Amino acid sequence: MNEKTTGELENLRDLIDGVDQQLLHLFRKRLDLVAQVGAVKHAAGVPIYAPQREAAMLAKRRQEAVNMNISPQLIEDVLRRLMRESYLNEKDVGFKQVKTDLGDIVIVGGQGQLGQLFTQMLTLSGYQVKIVDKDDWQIAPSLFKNAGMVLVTIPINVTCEVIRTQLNQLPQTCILADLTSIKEKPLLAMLEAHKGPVVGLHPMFGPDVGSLAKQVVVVCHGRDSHRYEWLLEQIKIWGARIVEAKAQKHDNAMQLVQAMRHFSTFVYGLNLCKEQADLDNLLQFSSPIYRLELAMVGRLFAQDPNLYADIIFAQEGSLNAISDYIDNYQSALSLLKAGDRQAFIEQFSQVSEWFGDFAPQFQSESRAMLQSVNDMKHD
Ligand SMILES: C=C(O[C@@H]1C=C(C(=O)O)C=C[C@H]1O)C(=O)O
Repeated sequence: MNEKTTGELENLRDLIDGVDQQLLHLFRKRLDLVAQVGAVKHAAGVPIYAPQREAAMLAKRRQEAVNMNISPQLIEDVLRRLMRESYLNEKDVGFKQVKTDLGDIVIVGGQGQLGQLFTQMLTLSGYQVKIVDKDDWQIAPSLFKNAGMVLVTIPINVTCEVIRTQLNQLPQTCILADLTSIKEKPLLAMLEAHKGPVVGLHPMFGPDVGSLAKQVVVVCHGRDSHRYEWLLEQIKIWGARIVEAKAQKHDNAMQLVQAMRHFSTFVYGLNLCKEQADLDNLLQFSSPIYRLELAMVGRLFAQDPNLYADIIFAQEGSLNAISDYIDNYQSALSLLKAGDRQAFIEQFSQVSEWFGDFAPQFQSESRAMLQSVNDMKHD
C-alpha cells in the first residue's frame, strides 16, 4: 500500500469508528428506553416479550430499510439481537408476582441447575423459596408445613421414588409440581402420593438460557387446575409459551426429540473419539454446517453424563425408537454397499416430499444460523 492509500484508509476508518461509537450511544439510549418499558410492564404484570409489537416493528423497519437501500435482513438481525438483550435486562426489575398469598415454595432438588434457575425466577417474582436437596430430608417436613407449592426437579431415575416416599404428607392445599423430562410416571406418582392440586411441567430448554422469553414449557394437567392456573400465568410473564399436552403423547415425542436425538449425538461423539479424529484439523477443513454440527455434538460432552443417561434410559419405549433408527441406518448402508445410487435418490425424494413445506423453512432458518457461525470466525 502506498502512503496515499494508507492515509485514505485511516481517514475512512476513523469515520467508521465514529459511527460505531454513535451506534453505542444509540444502543445505550435504546436499552434505557427498554428498561423503562420493563418497569411499566413489571408494575402492570405484563410479560416483557410482546410478539405482536415485535412483528409490527420489524415489518416497519424492514420497509424503511428497503427505502434507504439497506438490506431488510440487516436491520432485522440487529433488532432481534437488541430485543434479546431486552429480555435479559428484564431480570434487573424482577417480575410481577401473580399469586401473593401462596406461602413458601419448596424446591426439591433446588441445588441442581434447573432448580437454581427456577429458584432465581421465582425469587425475582417475589416468592419465598426454600430448598431441599439430597442431604436435607430431616428438615424437609418442617419446610413442607408452610408450603403452598412443592416443585420437584431431581434426576429422573429417583423422581418417582422420592415422590412416593417423601412427598406423601403434604398439606392438602399445597400444589405438587415437577419439572421432569418425562411426564407419565411422575404425574401418576404425584397423583397417588398427594390428594391436592398436581401438575407436571417440562421446560423445553437447558438451564443455561439467559431468559425464558420465547422458550416453551410443556404442561400436563394433573388435578385441580384452577388452583395452579397462577403458576402458568407466572411462567407466561417470564416470557415462555405454555404448550398443553397429554403425558403419554409428550413422552412418545420425547423418545424422538430427546432419547433418540441424544443417543445419536452420543454415538457421533463416540465415533469421532474411537476414530481418533483430529478435531483441530477437522475444524480447519470445516464448512459452516460441519462447524455447527460439531458444536452441537461437542456441547453434549461438556455437560453432566448423568443427565443424558437419565434421559436416554428413562423410557423403555426409547429403545424401540433408537432401534428403528439403527435399522434405518443399516438399510441405508446396504444401499451404499450395493452401490444403488438410484434407490438412494428415490428415498431422498420420498423424504423431501414428506418434509414438504418444512424443508424450505428449515433451509432458510439454518441459513441464518450458518451465517452467524461464519461471523464468529476469527484469526
Ligand atoms: C420494549 C418492549 O418489550 C420487548 C422488547 C422489545 C424491543 O426491544 O424492542 C419489543 C417488544 C417486546 O418483546 C416493548 O414492548 O416495546
